[in-house]
Amino acid sequence: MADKLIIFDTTLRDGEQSPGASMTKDEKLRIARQLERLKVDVIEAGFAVSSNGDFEAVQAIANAIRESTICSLARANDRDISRAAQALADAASARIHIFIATSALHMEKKLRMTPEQVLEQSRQSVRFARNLVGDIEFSPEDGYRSDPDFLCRVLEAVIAEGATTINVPDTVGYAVPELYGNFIKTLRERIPNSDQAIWSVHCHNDLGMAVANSLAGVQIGGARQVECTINGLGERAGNCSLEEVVMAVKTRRDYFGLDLGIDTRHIVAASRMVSQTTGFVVQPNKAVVGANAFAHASGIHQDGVLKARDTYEIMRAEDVGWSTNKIVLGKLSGRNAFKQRLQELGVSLDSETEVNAAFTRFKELADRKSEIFDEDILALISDESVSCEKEQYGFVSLFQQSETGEQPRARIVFTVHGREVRGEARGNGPVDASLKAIEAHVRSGAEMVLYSVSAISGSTESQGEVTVRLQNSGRVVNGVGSDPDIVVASAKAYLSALNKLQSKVDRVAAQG
Ligand SMILES: CC(=O)SCCNC(=O)CCNC(=O)[C@H](O)C(C)(C)COP(=O)(O)OP(=O)(O)OC[C@H]1O[C@@H](n2cnc3c(N)ncnc32)[C@H](O)[C@@H]1OP(=O)(O)O
Ligand SMILES: CC(C)C(=O)C(=O)O
Repeated sequence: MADKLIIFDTTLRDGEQSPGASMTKDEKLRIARQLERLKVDVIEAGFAVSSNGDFEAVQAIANAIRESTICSLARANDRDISRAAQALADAASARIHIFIATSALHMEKKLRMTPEQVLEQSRQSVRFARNLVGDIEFSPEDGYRSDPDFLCRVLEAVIAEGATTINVPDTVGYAVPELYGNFIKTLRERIPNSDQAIWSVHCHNDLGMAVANSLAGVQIGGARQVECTINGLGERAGNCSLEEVVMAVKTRRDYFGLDLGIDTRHIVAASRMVSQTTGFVVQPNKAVVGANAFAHASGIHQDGVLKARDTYEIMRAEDVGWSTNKIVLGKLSGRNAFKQRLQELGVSLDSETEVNAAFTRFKELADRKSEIFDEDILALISDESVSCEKEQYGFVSLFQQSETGEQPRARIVFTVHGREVRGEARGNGPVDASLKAIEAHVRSGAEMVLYSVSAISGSTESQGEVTVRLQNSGRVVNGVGSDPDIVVASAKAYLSALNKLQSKVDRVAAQG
C-alpha cells in the first residue's frame, strides 16, 4: 500500500494572518465544516491564546467537527499550551502545535534567548503538552534558515519528549525546491529518532515557490504531511495552496506514489467560501480554482477539447467541483466550437452557408466584445441578416454625434439591393436621428408602434437587443437587431423591420 500524505489545513490560523482576512467565530466554523467535507486530515483552527474570540472559535470547531483532527497553535510556554488544551478539550481528535524560533537571527534579535535556552524551552514545552494531549506537533520557526547542527539537537530532543509530528517551516519563503527537499532529507538522516515522528512541511510563498518547495519536501525529503491553505491564503504572500498541492499529488500519482484522504470534489466550494468570507478575490488564472482553470478560449484548443478533453486538460473539472469545463467563445474561437455551441443551444441552421454567415457575424462581434455569451449567439442567429435570403436593406455603418445642449445628428450608410446609399438627419436623440437618417432615404411612411431595448446579458459589456414594430397599410412587422452599440442595434432593427415590410409587399404582389 502507498504511503498516505496528511493534509494539514491552516486557513483558519496562518490564513487568517493575512492582513484583512480576519474571520469571526461563525465564519471559521462554517469553513471548518467545509474542510471536514473536504476530508482534510488536520484543521488548524486558530491560536487559542491570541484572543477570547479565537479561543471560542477553536473551541466551537473542536466541539462541532468529528472527522478531522482539530489543532491549536501555541508558543513554547505553559500558558499558551494550557489555553490550547482547554479549547480542544471536547475535540474527537486534538493536536497542539508548539512552535519556537531556532534560527540565529530570530533567537538573538526576536526572542532574545540563547540557543541553549531555546533548546531547553522546546524540551520543557513538549513535555508539558504531552501531559495534556497525546498528539503534539513541534515547529522550529524559521527552521529552514536555522543552523542544521543546532536544529538536529532541538528536533531530536523534542521527539524524545514525545512530539509526534515534526514540521520544518520555511517561515519567510526563502527556500528553493531542491535545497529544501535535501534539507529535510538531511535532518531525517542525521536525527537518530527521526522515524518516531511524521515529518511535515510548511512553506510560504514569498518567492512564489511554496507549492514547489512543499512537493520537494515530500518527494526528496520524505515528508508525509503538508501544511497548506485554501487559495494559498496566509501571512504576506501566503502559504502553499491546498488545491494545488493536492491536485499535483493526485494528478501525478505516477510520480509521487502517495494516497490522499481528500474528497477533491469539494475544493471549488471551499475556495469560493474562503474567498467570499475574506473578500480575497481568486485570480481567474489561479490553478485549479480560478475561473479560467478549465476554460478554453482559442479555436485550436477548443477543437481539441471537443474531440478529446485530455488533449488540453490534465485534470477533470468535475473532480475538483466545477460542473464542467468551459468553452469560452471569443475572437480566437473556431468554427467547430461555434457549431458545437449552436448545437448545445438547440439551434440548427439549414445549410453550411448559413452556418458560415452566422460564423462571420460572430467573428465580427467578437472583434468588438471580449466574451460572447449564449444570449449573444441567439441574438446573432435571430438577427435576420444571418439569413441568406436576398434582403432589400442591409446595414453598413453609422456615425452619430450627441452632445449636451446640441441636437443629435446621425449619418448612416446602408445598402439597397446591394448598392450603398447614405442618409443624414437630426433627431431628438441619437436613435431618433439614426432612424430618421434611414427614413430620409427610404421614405417608407411606416409608423413605429413599438421600440424596446434590452441588454442580452447582465453587464454593460453585453449586446443590446432592440425590437422595432412598424405598421404600414394595415401590415405590422417586428424587426430585431443586436449590437454592443444600442444605436447601431436600433438601426439594424429598423432596417430588419423594413425588409419584412418589403417582403410582405413582394409576397402580396407575387400572389397577384
Ligand atoms: C510564524 C508564525 O506564523 S507564528 C504565529 C504568528 N501569529 C500571531 O502572532 C497571531 C496571534 N498573536 C497574538 O495574538 C499575540 O502576538 C500574542 C497574544 C500571541 C502575544 O501577544 P503579546 O503577549 O502582547 O506579545 P507580542 O505579540 O507583542 O510579542 C510576542 C512575545 O512572544 C515571544 N515569543 C514569540 N514567539 C515565541 C514562541 N514561539 N515561544 C515563546 N515565546 C515567543 C516574543 O519574544 C515576545 O516576547 P516579549 O513580550 O517578552 O518580548
Ligand atoms: C508556526 C509556524 C509553523 C509558522 O506558521 C511559520 O513558521 O510560518
